[in-house]
Amino acid sequence: MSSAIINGKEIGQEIRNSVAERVARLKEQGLTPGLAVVLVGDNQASATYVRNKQKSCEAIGMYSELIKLAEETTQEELLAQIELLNNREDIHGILVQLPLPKHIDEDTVIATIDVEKDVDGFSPVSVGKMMLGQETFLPCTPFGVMKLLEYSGIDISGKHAVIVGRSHIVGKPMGQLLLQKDATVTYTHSRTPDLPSFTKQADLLIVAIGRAKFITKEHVKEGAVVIDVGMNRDENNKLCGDVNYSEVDGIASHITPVPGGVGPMTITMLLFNTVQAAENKLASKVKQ
Ligand SMILES: Nc1nc2c(c(=O)[nH]1)N[C@@H](CN(C=O)c1ccc(C(=O)N[C@@H](CCC(=O)O)C(=O)O)cc1)CN2
Repeated sequence: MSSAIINGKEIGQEIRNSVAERVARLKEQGLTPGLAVVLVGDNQASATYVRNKQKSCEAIGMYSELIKLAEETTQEELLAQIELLNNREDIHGILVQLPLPKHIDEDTVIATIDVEKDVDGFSPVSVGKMMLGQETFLPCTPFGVMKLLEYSGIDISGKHAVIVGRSHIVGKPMGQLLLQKDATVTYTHSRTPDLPSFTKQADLLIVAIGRAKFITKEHVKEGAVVIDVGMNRDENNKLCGDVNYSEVDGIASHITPVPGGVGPMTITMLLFNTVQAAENKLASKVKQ
């Protein structure tokens, strides 16, 4: 029997509909949520993601602005742009599309974004708050995975979650969010010896290692929930995940497809965070 598909497009749309209602309520109160997207250089994939983010904002009535900078932009020029956006009343969320060109230090740039507008949840203050379980913007991809699990009725408490990958934007925060929901979490990565001995123990297997079709049937326990965060091109230039879907299908109880699984949730949670930032702003104005 095939595994149940966790459909990120459908779940994402349901969440976007409720975000759209929140946007409409804010507009009635004279505030249009605004997102600034900063794109540096000519990375084609980044340009596509940014376009999709802008279209998604417009579809739910939010304002979005693209700040497109040349590849040779200096770090100082980029930081100056962010300071301008930090001070703008009409901009509630700021995101700098990653990766940045090599001559720019990502950590410095991200740390410059006002934490109240850090809708990617990447700044050191946002990450620290997340670690402490305090209210903050959660990074969109792991936040989206948590929503996929919630909407699919998958219990996390007491489950063994194995994360494959330890990036700052997915693997590390993913484990933290699952831990907060009482999962037992194991982190694995490219230097983990005998990976299948770990992944085979997973009730919940989250894969974000960035290698096409890397996870095969030998890695997966019967009945596991498999979440594929990967986004790669296969030998035929076709979009594929980090999981070999056809091998794992039927072994996993549930699985996310690529495309149409985690990807759409990343943009959905960006919209969610931006509307939250605008609501926070309105609430702070009312208090004054
Ligand atoms: N500042 C950020 N930079 C990057 C992030 C991020 O969250 N913030 N994440 C990734 C890229 N990304 C968003 O920026 C992203 C990747 C993929 C998708 C998506 O919807 N994928 C679709 C397939 C799209 C296609 O056909 O090419 C899917 O999986 O169905 C959305 C967002 C790195 N940079």
